[in-house]
Amino acid sequence: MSWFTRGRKHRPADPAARGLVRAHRAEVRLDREILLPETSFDLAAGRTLAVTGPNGAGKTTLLRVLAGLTRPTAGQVRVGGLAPDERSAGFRRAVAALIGMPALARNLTLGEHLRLVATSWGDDLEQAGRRADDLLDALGIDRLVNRFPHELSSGQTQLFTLALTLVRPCDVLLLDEPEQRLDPDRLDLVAGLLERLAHAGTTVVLASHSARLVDRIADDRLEIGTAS
Ligand SMILES: Nc1ncnc2c1ncn2[C@@H]1O[C@H](COP(=O)(O)OP(=O)(O)OP(=O)(O)O)[C@@H](O)[C@H]1O
Repeated sequence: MSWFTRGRKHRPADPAARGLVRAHRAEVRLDREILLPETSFDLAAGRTLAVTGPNGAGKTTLLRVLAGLTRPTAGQVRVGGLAPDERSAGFRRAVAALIGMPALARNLTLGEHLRLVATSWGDDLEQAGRRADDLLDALGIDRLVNRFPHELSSGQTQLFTLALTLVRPCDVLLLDEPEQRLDPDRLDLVAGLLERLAHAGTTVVLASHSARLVDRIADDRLEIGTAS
């Protein structure tokens, strides 16, 4: 069993099970501004959906809606049958998201951040330490375990925030442009990790401008319309 499934239950991929993540005519408007044009999709458990489209098309807004950070002003969204709601413990348990920069503590090292999050989701200290080490290793930043967040390059920060998102269990993973600031080798490491998560049953929705990443990992694609 590999690091990301060890000791955790994951929903097995079932191509016949439709609709773990669904949007039906979901839209976000703010006054006259359209942040997300009307969008519908139906993503089965264990599949990876790549959301593409030009700058300003609404990709981040769609992820924010799925994460419960923004309410759709029209239409309906369901994740595991639940309306996205950050205040719901069941929803928080099901969904992990990396949308923008997460809050980081200046006085905690990378290893301490990862162990803190892993233990907060049920690992004991030994499991949390192993999981943190394995993740940092898989992302090629294991030698940075004792650094502080402000001592990282921008690409290293991107890898670390991915690790921080992946160190907790989830059924659904939402990622906004995980390729940002990564060189081709590190992008391949991230693609490999996401493939392994998908094979273990995690459902992934990612917004991306990287054809390399999308071609490698996407089962399904959703193109959001042209920016206004
Ligand atoms: N808080 C806000 N108030 C008003 N308009 C907003 C707000 N946030 C986003 N928008 C607008 O909503 C639209 C969609 O933005 P969004 O960030 O979802 O696009 P995106 O597809 O993720 O773009 P990019 O590829 O540049 O990251 C854009 O036109 C943006 O200017």
